[in-house]
Amino acid sequence: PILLSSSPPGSLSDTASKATSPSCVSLRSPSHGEKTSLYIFLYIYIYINKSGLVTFIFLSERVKDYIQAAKFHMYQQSLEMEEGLSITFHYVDQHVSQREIYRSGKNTSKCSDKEFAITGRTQRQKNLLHSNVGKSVRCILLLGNAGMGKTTLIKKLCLDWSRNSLPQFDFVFLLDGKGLTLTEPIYSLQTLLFDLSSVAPCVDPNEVFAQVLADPKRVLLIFDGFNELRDYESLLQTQEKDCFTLLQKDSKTQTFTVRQLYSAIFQRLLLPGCTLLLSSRPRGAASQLLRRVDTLLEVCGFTSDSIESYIFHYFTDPALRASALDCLKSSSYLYHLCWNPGLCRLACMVLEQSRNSENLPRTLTELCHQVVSLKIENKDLLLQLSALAWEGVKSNSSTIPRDRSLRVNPFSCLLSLLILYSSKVFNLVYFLRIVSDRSFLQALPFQMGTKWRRRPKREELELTQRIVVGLLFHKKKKLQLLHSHTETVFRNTLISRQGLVAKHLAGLSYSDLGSAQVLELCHYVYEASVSQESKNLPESLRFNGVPLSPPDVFTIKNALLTGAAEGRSFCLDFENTGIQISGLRALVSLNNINSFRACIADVINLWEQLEQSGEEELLQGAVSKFHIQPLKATQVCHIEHLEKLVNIHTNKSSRLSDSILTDGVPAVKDLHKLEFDKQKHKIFIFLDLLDMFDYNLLLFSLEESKIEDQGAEKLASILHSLTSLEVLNLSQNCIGDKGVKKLAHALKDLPKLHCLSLYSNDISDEGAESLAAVLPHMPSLTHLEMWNQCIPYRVLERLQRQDSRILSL
Ligand SMILES: Nc1ncnc2c1ncn2[C@@H]1O[C@H](COP(=O)(O)OP(=O)(O)OP(=O)(O)O)[C@@H](O)[C@H]1O
Repeated sequence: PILLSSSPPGSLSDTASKATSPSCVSLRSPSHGEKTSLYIFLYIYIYINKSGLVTFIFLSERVKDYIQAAKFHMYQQSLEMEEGLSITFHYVDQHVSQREIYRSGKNTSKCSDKEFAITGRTQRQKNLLHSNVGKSVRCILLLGNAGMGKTTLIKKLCLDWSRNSLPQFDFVFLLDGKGLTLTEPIYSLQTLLFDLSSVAPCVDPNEVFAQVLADPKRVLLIFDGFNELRDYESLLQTQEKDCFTLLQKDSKTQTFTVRQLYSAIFQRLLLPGCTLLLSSRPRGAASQLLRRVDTLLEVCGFTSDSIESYIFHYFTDPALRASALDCLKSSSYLYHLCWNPGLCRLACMVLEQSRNSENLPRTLTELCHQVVSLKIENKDLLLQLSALAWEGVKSNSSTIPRDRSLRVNPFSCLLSLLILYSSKVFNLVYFLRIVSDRSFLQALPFQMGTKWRRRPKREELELTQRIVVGLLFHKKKKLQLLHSHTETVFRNTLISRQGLVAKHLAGLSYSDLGSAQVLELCHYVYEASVSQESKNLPESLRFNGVPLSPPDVFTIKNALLTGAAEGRSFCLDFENTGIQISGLRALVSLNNINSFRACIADVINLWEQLEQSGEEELLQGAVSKFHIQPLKATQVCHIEHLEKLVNIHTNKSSRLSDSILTDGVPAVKDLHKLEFDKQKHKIFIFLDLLDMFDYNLLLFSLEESKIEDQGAEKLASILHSLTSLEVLNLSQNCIGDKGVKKLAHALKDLPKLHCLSLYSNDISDEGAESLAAVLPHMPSLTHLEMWNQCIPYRVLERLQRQDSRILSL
């Protein structure tokens, strides 16, 4: 009933995600008449119901009464977004988009973070949702960085269920990912659901539980916050045999740990057929969960409309509202930070106090600092919180321990802030006051000799480091609250640590930094507001595969402007970053950009916007500086985008004025290397496109795309136009003798071809002979790879003796 396609992760660019993902819709409650993507996924069962797959089970009056009580309880629990903010009044719709899950080879347990942050290098398999409809496994993973609104979205969902908006579920159980910290083996599935989840107290849990077991398809189980956990592998591995048998035999025995129960639920031993919704931050744990997940969603953050809407509801006084919005808009970085709803909330707290845009925070550090200063005046408490927060960062947890003697209750309104960003300030406070120079240095980013390059850094740690650097260079006067030293000791500590940081950053070797680290560095430099020269910044700034948020784009721009002031210019790569078109425009419009690459569809979109607004000079620059060489098309959408670009180049379809395109699109003319692999869809469109590259193409690679004989014949018919071709790779394509014979005939028309690969096709001795027969007509060829199981070894050996350019396995 619902056809879903998805945009590739990371290349979740504006256009790509909108064009390919009908699921990218506004997240309103269904009662508003529009279904959200999350709702769309959850509604699939309704469609299945209609086709009669679900048998109806009648509920007893007592169970019905319980469901009503549970809904009422859930309603009350979900009303408050956080202390003082009601969900019915302050909630703002957020976009949620679907991302694609890539699986690496057969061993999907090896899923790494890179696989949904896209690298395009690993073997992948498309995993469209519609292929899963009807299967018993239904598991949705909701991703979003800290503060992006996952918990809030889940609350909204629970609220909607309590108002009967999700009629396909009789039961919704909300469990906390942090429940895994409970290690005693004293739970059963029943106690997990009725004691540990947020449901109403149940008078007769046995009867209700029996109903839950009888029809798990009508159960939605939500696990919020899988950020804190380690050892996911054991959670997802098969249970020990004894435990397995016991769990299946009697799910009421109270001898299991929470981990065992969660594990059995994920592995569908318990409540098979129920719908699972998990939420997690993208870095770390989420990648390991991918193996059990069939749908991956991501909260997209606030747009400028959502920010306005948030302000509108936050400030009820119209005058205050208008001035808050004006102040926010005039404070560029703060405005960009509001893309994150949690930070938007912090910004509003500050805006409430400050009517003057001069005093508004200019950096993330200043924002967090101002919030802390507003909320905590007691230095002792601050110190205790700092120590706790730092402990949390070290132990990979952002939760404030519950059993602490520390009285945090009066500050419960601050807990959510602590768990979000302000905790980073507390960490720093701890740093400023206690930690030795050595530990301080160890906490700085980019420690040489560690594995930081390979592993994506935890968001928690990265933000801590960012703010550690930021606060050190913060205005000294403003740090009064954060220290208890004498003035002299404080000043000396500060100066010495500023020196350590500056030396550390200046000593970094940029060639050792990956794309994510270069971005981190841009943030450090911005937060610290140190006049870090850009001399170390590489001329070619590649962010490929690193998701770029609006605040990221802002700091990159800041770094590029510093470079401009020093007369430096840069080449930029924003492919697979999800950069917004407005961000792309802001960056490529700078004077010191030599060239750039980004999602083709986004760039075309940008061109059209510039054309419409009559910004001819900018358009000219955006057309001439754009390049796509070399192009590796790894997804169907890449081909569609390329087709669009080639059509503009050949003037077949374009809304751009002719004056801009008199010589076609330079990016197409300069494309010499084209690779396309592991996608058999759209292959013929792709081959048609080849015709238009005339004499420019030097390398053409079409691997593992199942083009078969038909594709080979098509290719053979256009090879004559690729007269510059030097390398042709057609390996692993199921081409048989018929196809290879046609190819062999056409290969003679490629005077410059020196490398031809046809290995692992279905060529037998007959096809091999025909290839060998054309070799004398191909003097430029130096290598031919054609081995496969169908060619008898003795035949291959004989052909190799005849012509040494035929390589052996
Ligand atoms: N859609 C929204 N409308 C209004 N405010 C929101 C929305 N989403 C989030 N917020 C605000 O941002 C704060 C943080 O959101 P939330 O706790 O849901 O983030 P999260 O993604 O679950 O973060 P974490 O990963 O740290 O748990 C909320 O307390 C709320 O004030």
